[in-house]
Amino acid sequence: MQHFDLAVIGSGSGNSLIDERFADWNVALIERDPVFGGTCLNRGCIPTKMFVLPADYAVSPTEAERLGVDLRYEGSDWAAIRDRIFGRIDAISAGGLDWRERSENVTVFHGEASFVDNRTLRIGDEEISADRIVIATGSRPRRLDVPGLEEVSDLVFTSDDIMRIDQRPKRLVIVGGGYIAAEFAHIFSGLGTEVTLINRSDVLLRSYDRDISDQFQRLIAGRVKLRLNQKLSSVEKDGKGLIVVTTDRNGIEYEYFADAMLVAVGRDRNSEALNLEAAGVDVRGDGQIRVDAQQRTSVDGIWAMGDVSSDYLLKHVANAEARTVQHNLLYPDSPVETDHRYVPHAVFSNPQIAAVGATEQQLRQWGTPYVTATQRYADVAYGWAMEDEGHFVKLLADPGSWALLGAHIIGPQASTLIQPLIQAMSFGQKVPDIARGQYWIHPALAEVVENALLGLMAAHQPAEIAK
Ligand SMILES: Cc1cc2nc3c(=O)[nH]c(=O)nc-3n(C[C@H](O)[C@H](O)[C@H](O)COP(=O)(O)OP(=O)(O)OC[C@H]3O[C@@H](n4cnc5c(N)ncnc54)[C@H](O)[C@@H]3O)c2cc1C
Ligand SMILES: NC(=O)c1ccc[n+]([C@@H]2O[C@H](COP(=O)([O-])OP(=O)(O)OC[C@H]3O[C@@H](n4cnc5c(N)ncnc54)[C@H](O)[C@@H]3O)[C@@H](O)[C@H]2O)c1
Repeated sequence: MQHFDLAVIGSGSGNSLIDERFADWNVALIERDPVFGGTCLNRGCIPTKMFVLPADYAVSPTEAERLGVDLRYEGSDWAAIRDRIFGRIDAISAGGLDWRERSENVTVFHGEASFVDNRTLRIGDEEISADRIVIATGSRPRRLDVPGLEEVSDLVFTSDDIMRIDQRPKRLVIVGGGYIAAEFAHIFSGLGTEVTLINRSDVLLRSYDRDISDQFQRLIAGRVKLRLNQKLSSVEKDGKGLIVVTTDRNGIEYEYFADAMLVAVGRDRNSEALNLEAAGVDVRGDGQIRVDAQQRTSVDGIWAMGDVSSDYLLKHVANAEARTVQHNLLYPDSPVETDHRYVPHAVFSNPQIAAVGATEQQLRQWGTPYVTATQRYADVAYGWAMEDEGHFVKLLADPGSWALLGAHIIGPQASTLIQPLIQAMSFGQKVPDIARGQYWIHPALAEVVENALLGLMAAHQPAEIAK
């Protein structure tokens, strides 16, 4: 049996922790997917955002019209966009595998890893042992359990495969109301597909501040048919080969006809194939591996990171956790912890959304005192230039300490505009310092953030600031 200093299961964020500092470690890297590099690169963050941008261009005539510019969207070449995107991604993935396979100290195993005991892994017919094991096995699209699904499986897609389809569907039904539903609703409707989004609850993007999700719903409803509070009861094919999606709302049945259906109802963690019982690794009922802040599992010498163990299914969090594991492997006598205090997140739909910290609903629920201000894009100089409609920044702060408690943005460049607020929260900067302790370039769009901060202060000025 081959023995290693370190075995890493999963070639996504797990792969990136094996840097040059491990040059004198004998490392095994195990990947079960024929495609190397994990979700973000191959079927997640990166290709989706590469599709979002063409969709942004396709919807831009509406915005240009407000400015007196006559643009026309005359269609797009789906196959060309797809081939351009995956032409880059597939090459990066293949190059990454090739590079790893040529590394002197890393052996790549192709196959599914499962534990035999707390230091031994089985991969197919082979067994290997390692002094330390990192589980970075990620997550996969959750399956939908609905009668008839087997018979229409050729028309049913997830985020794993819809980006590679041959033809953009004329009509698409999206099931779900989270990140993936919101991003693909924009991609497909932007490029010209008639999209119907079916959600079982009455709120889209329910983890976001309610003002933000309500506004997202209002704006996206102009481009996508929203069907809320509807539960799928069955799917079938009609005589013309279309998928017929039947739903139920308060006992009333509805039918939708489409060329394809995208299932976006959440993700399940990849832990069951690992035979964790054999190693004694503690796992929650939903498959999330339990870790502490140092990314240690319940078993000494076994770490977990990324989607399989994190509370956040986000690449920047998986990367941060990978850095923690990396440090703790290299310097076991001075371990560090992952900082999960201010995890930001963004939805790359149109409108775009970004947020960090608490929502107003959470603060109310926790009984935390707060003050709030909302600044419309339309009321700052760059927003005038854009003739903006409907986008805003909402801030929440502690009225005593002036610490920011939450920041929520809906509108163009939201994911970029929010960065100084993430920084302020992470480094403990206070509202008056962020607002007035630095220059804000005039008349940049970032003034919408500056004005939101000033709005907080103006509306809720404590005595010491009023002086
Ligand atoms: C459509 C989509 C869009 C997204 N967009 C964003 C975004 O814009 N921003 C963002 O921050 N996040 C985004 N995410 C989330 C992000 O992709 C994930 O959080 C991140 O990729 C998780 O990385 P990971 O290393 O934990 O897992 P992965 O990258 O999934 O890697 C796990 C690897 O382990 C392999 N594996 C699993 N089990 C085994 C086993 N038993 N043996 C061997 N190998 C195994 C898998 O095949 C996989 O390659 C998106 C996700 C999706 C699906
Ligand atoms: N921009 C980003 O950072 C980004 C983009 C895409 C995905 N992601 C990550 O991937 C994760 C998965 O995305 P997602 O959109 O699949 O999940 P999600 O958790 O964001 O949303 C799932 C949605 O499906 C609905 N749902 C769940 N079960 C259902 C059922 N049986 N029938 C009908 N509806 C059902 C839920 O009500 C919810 O609206 C996200 O949580 C996010 O962390 C991030």
